[in-house]
Amino acid sequence: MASMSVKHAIAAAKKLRSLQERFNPGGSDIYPALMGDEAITALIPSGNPLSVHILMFTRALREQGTDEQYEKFGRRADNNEIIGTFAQTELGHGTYLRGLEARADYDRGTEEFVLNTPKLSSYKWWPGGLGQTCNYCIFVAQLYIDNEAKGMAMFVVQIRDEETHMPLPGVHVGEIGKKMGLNGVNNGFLGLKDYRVPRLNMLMRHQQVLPDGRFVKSPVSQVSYFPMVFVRCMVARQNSNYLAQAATIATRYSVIRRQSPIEEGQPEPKILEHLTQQMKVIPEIVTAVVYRLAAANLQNMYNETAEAVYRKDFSRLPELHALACILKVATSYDSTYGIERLRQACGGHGYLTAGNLGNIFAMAAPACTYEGENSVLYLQVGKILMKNWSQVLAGRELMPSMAYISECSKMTSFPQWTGSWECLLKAIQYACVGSIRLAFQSYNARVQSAQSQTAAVNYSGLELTKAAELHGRSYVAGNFYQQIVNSPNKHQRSPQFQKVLENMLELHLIQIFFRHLGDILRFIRITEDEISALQRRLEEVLKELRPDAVAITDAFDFNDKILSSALGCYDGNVYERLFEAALKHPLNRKSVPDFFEAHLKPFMKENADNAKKSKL
Ligand SMILES: CCCCCCCCCCCCCCCCC/C=C/C(=O)SCCNC(=O)CCNC(=O)[C@H](O)C(C)(C)COP(=O)(O)OP(=O)(O)OC[C@H]1O[C@@H](n2cnc3c(N)ncnc32)[C@H](O)[C@@H]1OP(=O)(O)O
Ligand SMILES: Cc1cc2nc3c(=O)[nH]c(=O)nc-3n(C[C@H](O)[C@H](O)[C@H](O)COP(=O)(O)OP(=O)(O)OC[C@H]3O[C@@H](n4cnc5c(N)ncnc54)[C@H](O)[C@@H]3O)c2cc1C
Repeated sequence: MASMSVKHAIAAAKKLRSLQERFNPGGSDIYPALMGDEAITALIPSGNPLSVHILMFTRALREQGTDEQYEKFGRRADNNEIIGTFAQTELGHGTYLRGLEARADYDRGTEEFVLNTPKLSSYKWWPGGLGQTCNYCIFVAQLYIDNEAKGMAMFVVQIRDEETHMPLPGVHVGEIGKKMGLNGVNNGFLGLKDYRVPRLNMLMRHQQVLPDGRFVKSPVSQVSYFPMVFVRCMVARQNSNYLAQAATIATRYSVIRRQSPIEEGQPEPKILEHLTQQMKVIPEIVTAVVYRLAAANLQNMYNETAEAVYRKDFSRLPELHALACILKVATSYDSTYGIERLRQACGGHGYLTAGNLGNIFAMAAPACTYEGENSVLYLQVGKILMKNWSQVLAGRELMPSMAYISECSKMTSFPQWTGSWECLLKAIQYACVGSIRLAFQSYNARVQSAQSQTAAVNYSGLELTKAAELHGRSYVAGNFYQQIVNSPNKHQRSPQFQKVLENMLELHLIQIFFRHLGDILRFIRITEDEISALQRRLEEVLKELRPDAVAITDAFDFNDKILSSALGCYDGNVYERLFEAALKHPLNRKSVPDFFEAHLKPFMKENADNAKKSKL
């Protein structure tokens, strides 16, 4: 599996390289175009052992290294002459970066760094491709000068000989073992013992160690987190793709499979005629569209911020960090939930490997963990919301993506309920701001009672998480509303297409409303009649979108090779493909399985003999 994955990954990397040379060498907006061509995902269903090389190793060299360091290492990495990974997480630490144990001690006598993973828990553990594929890595370590800690730093470290691929002296490297998916990625471990690298192997665009050992601190320490921000942006796009693939499979199967008459005496309908099946499938189609649009927005913001950071303008980093966190969390949580819901919507056949829904789930699910575990990133956003609420109380302006918080904070009560899209969107935003206000009261009370900020964050964690989740909902729903209702290219859409988009907006807003009804009712008075009216609208819009479900998922444009699913094949020959897949199973090569003579027959015979004896 690993070698097949590497073979396909090399083909994908060659394609990426040619795209980059054609479009924008080294630019960041190449990836969505690449991922628009889902061959990457389909060709490598067990995961891409080069994705961290491409997404993090090459970018860290470009964004964290000096121009000279890029010339020495980055160009070769971009050209795939060397293959690297991003080795930050350790066996003992992943979230708490200040707790990382790997260390880099500066030796001014030789102008080198001595790299060590002092304990087993200090071993790098998880980096993609580290086990077998990579011969280099970005090694993230605590920098020490004269045994004084200076914070985290990144080092270019060669771990294998470029000719023989043998691990170099002082390097202990290997594969960490089987995972629930992505088993073609060879996530690895790495231990270093007194491993020396030249001073110029420390990436020094933002912070430097001078030959005499003087340390020049980064103007903004958070810029060292930038490689993670990029992948969080990519995860938002990638996981919306996974959900779109699963939605395509489940939709196509739901218009092939017939089961259970709706009216007595009537023929069995397509299962998508059942309202409850529509409620399982159609909202996931819409969620995939909603997140694909939000991820595209985020990607544009990343590109703008990356250019600004290159000009040493760090002003947009906090907003990008907040949005990258919230979208990475929301997309990975909702896509993972949605893919499982779609699997269940396909009955028993959804559980077959031939349906591919399990593998899509296994590809999507780890995104809730890597690049910052979701609950931790929610707390990150919760902290940022607390800072911004302090700004609101001080009458200061907020970052654009949080402007609605200022607006809602000025409302003494929620306006008359109308049930319009604007009303539904404002209700979600208003509930978010209400949650932020309550979280701030708890958090601030703790800080005022002399609790540290870290402790106050922990003890207010449930309210901070709720506020962060509702902020994510507000941002995503607001973005979708703008794209459908106020988009500058709205007039270029046919009336029919605009109507489909508006139906998707209606469904998304009502679905989010019902998902957070409890949170909303905490701050807004809504009558039973008003809620029942929304229930009717939900049923109505599902019915309206039913005829468009196949067309919308066809528009995702995944071919059969990408979907790799007997349930989602374009020609609809599900049963033939399921049976074809079944007959290919190794157990069907012989009529009598080997285990019959070896195990089953003796077992049954022994039981029969015992039964006879007991009768005597
Ligand atoms: C061949 C072709 C292939 C092409 C690709 C095609 C397919 C594309 C697929 C795309 C997706 C798939 C990718 C799969 C690969 C997965 C690779 C995975 C890699 C990893 O997992 S790398 C390791 C990730 N680890 C983490 O994310 C660690 C999480 N922890 C943290 O981020 C931090 O420890 C922390 C933030 C949780 C806590 O930090 P700390 O306690 O030290 O301090 P504070 O919380 O107080 O933060 C200090 C201030 O810094 C700000 N901050 C924090 N983070 C950032 C950031 N990232 N950017 C900017 N600012 C940041 C805080 O807000 C604080 O600010 P303040 O003003 O001081 O309050
Ligand atoms: C498929 C995959 C690929 C990966 N690829 C890479 C890679 O290429 N490079 C790399 O460096 N790493 C990689 N990682 C590692 C990944 O970044 C870490 O797993 C992630 O950062 C979480 O760290 P951890 O696993 O040590 O969990 P921990 O940090 O130990 O957290 C465990 C749990 O504790 C809780 N928790 C932790 N901190 C807090 C907190 N502050 N507040 C509240 N609760 C908390 C959360 O519930 C969390 O889930 C990968 C992981 C996976 C699964």
